[in-house]
Amino acid sequence: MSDRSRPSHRSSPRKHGGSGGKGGKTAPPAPKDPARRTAYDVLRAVQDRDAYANLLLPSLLRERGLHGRDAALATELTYGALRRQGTYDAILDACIDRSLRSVDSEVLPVLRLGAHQLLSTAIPPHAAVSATVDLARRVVGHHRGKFANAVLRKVGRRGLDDWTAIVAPDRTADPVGHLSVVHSHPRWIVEALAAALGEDAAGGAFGADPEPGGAMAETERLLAAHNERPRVTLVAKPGRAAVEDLVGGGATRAQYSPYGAYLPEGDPAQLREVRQRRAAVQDEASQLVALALTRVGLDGADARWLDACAGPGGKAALLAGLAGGRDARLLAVEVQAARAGLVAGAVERSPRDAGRTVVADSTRPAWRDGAFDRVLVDAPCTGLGALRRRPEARWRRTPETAADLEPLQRGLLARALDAARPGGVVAYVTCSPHLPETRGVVEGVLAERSDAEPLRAADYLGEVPDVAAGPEGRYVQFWPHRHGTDAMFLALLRKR
Ligand SMILES: C[S@@+](CC[C@H](N)C(=O)[O-])C[C@H]1O[C@@H](n2cnc3c(N)ncnc32)[C@H](O)[C@@H]1O
Repeated sequence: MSDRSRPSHRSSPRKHGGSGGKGGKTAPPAPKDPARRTAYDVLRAVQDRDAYANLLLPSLLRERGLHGRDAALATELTYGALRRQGTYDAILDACIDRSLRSVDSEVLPVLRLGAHQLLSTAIPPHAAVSATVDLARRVVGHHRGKFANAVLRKVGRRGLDDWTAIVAPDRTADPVGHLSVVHSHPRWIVEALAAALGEDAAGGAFGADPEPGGAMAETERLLAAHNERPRVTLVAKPGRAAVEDLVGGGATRAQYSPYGAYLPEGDPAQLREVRQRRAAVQDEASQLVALALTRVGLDGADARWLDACAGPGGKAALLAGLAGGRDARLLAVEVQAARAGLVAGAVERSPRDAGRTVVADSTRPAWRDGAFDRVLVDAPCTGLGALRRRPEARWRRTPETAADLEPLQRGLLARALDAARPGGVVAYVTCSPHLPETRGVVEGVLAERSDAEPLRAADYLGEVPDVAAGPEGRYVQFWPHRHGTDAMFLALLRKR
């Protein structure tokens, strides 16, 4: 993927080098250096109480009144330190006499913030160290501030590439370990993504000649893409806004989705259509998998659509808009009441009032079998396809997360097939390319029944190159490094 969405942090947040003056009045709670303090507080909350950075950071920025450069710096430091945590920890480990694991949990986020400034931003090293040590003194005390100072001075002696050449395993001997440290992903995720791309850890593609670029060359491009800031993509809800409206507000037309537009910079809420909920932030692949479901030709009725896992309502809003345009109706189902409230807000005022939301468990459906013409199952999953946008997710997920979800994913798909009428179509979608929860679930469910068959999903997304995946290319798999989108998976199944 091109580099157009690269964060602007290398353009130096100049004003943030120092701690903001010394010897002033003792000003108790007014936070000095609010950007670094806010980044620290988010990292602590993510580490100590499983907070979500993408939810907590915006609310702290608002609460503390951080705007402009301060907000940009806090965002860069938070996301950067979380994304590159694996690399920075390996480097920090080499700079500490004892093991990094023995470092206090209050101090660790300070060290990661310091490492990020020193190794991946244009902040001058002396400013990065002194501001971070000031922060350490305020949050963890003088003594541990001295420790942070000593460690960060060692970190600052080399650049990122020199450090990774020292701390990462040799690429030939241990390609997975090498990529894991250099691109900051847990080993199991590197292996899972390589398998989904059809590459093996020994090099090259399964059953094909080794790729130019060395072992796991495409996996490496994917891992690198996960460390880039994703562009903001908007959807113009069909029947309520047009892409031209968004373009008029400063966005550019999306490459693939006829409803999508990219916002190069700024807050999406600056656009009137977003404030009025006629448009919303939505990844382009999310738009396209929903669109593909609506493109499959049906014999007979096409009036009743089901979104079996609707919360928070992104795809439901798009489907309700398209359903309204065809005089069809969408039932949006969500098991969590709070999330169902978000769905209701997302689909309200759809054309012809086509969307209805209910709180229900789609594995125990209250509707009769064969009631729907089109069904979407956007299953709960590991979210390994959205690692760009959820910076801490890669450290939180485990292989067990995927295994735990599998029975639910299978149950939802099986009930969705029951809900489709003969000749109807079901879309199984995950925001993950991890094989056990994509092909594994689909093929496991199909092996147990004879009333459904896969369609060639890529045929319904002809405008998107390089998306066909799996046996005979029957599935669709989007990729951040190929398409600039999340790694969404799509299977389309026709009910016999
Ligand atoms: C990946 S999200 C769906 C995202 C959504 N389609 C969108 O585009 O905004 C999966 C959703 O399924 C819901 N869910 C999980 N189990 C469910 C069940 N048994 N019945 C209905 N919804 C369920 C989760 O609460 C979650 O909101």
